[in-house]
Amino acid sequence: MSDADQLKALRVRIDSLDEKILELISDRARCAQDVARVKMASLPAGETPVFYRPEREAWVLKHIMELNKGPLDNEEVARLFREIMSSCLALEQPLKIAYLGPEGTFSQAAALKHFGHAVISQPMAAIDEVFREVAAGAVNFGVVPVENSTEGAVNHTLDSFLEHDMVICGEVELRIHHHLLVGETTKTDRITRIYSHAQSLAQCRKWLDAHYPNVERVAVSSNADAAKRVKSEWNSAAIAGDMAAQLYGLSKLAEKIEDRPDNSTRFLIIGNQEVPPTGDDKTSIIVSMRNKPGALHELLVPFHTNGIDLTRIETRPSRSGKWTYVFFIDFVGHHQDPLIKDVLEKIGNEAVALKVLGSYPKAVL
Ligand SMILES: C=C(O[C@@H]1C=C(C(=O)O)C=C[C@H]1O)C(=O)O
Repeated sequence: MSDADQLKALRVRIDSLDEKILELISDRARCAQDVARVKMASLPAGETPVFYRPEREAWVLKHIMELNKGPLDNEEVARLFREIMSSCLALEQPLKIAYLGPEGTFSQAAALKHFGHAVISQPMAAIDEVFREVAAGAVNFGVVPVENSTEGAVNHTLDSFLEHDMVICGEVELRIHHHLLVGETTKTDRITRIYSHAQSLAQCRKWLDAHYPNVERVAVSSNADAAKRVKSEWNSAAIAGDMAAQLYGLSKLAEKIEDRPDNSTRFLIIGNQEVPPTGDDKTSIIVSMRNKPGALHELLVPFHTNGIDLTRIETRPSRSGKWTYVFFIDFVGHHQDPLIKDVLEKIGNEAVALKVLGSYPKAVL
């Protein structure tokens, strides 16, 4: 067979496989519609059904990754199924998601990574607004950054948890790549100002010291805002990610300029919905202890003696008294697990206040 004939035969085969895939996806979508009908039917009058089930979605993605034999790698296959599930869920109910805007931020990228693209995503001007929008029921969920592997905690998010009653329903981790972006009219040899969010400027500090030591660094409210500004200024550049570059039509003067190649940010999904255990969960709590010597030790002992894996501990001023503090703690397990219940009870007995912010499936993607 000639090359042209081989190619033709392969394309015929791909067309026929696509037809089968389409048939299967449509079957799956009809199943999701049936699920919605069952959810509606089994509900007492007046109550709204819970369409989105993060614990089930985590299971589906893990199951697919276990079955996968290649040639596509696990992450790629999971990403495809993430989008299929997103479209199926949108048939049941399109989710409304608030994120820290404007459009083009890493928070939006995190929201789409977690929920897929078949959602209605709504940019908010500040982290606190994301919390308020979820609390008011104007959106189903919110996506907020909580920690960066280079720069540490996002304090605005931690403080917002002290002010709002919110359930953490999930987490998502995003590899953060920063680029130096310029517009069509930028004179690249005469840059006097570089705009970005303070976190991003900090994540690229060494690179900036080496390449633009004398250029003014201007912190603005988001990377997307930085990208927007350079469009109208011939002597400035922005540090932002791919989404912002595309959205504002900027080109990359330098790529992947973050100081640490593994630079990642962890985001939390906030909502009003308790998530049942999956067997591979994390829990986040806020605790305040009496202001006495050994208080932190006392708090940590029950975790240690029960062999519970702490993944993070953060301290913030409590806001209710000078020099009093609250601890934000993340650990492996679900608050309904008997062992975790026991530990929480022990801590609760010693603490001034203990609040479980939520138990949720560990990030799959
Ligand atoms: C279909 C369901 O509803 C939603 C859609 C899912 C899917 O497409 O697999 C999974 C969980 C839910 O978010 C379900 O609850 O099983």
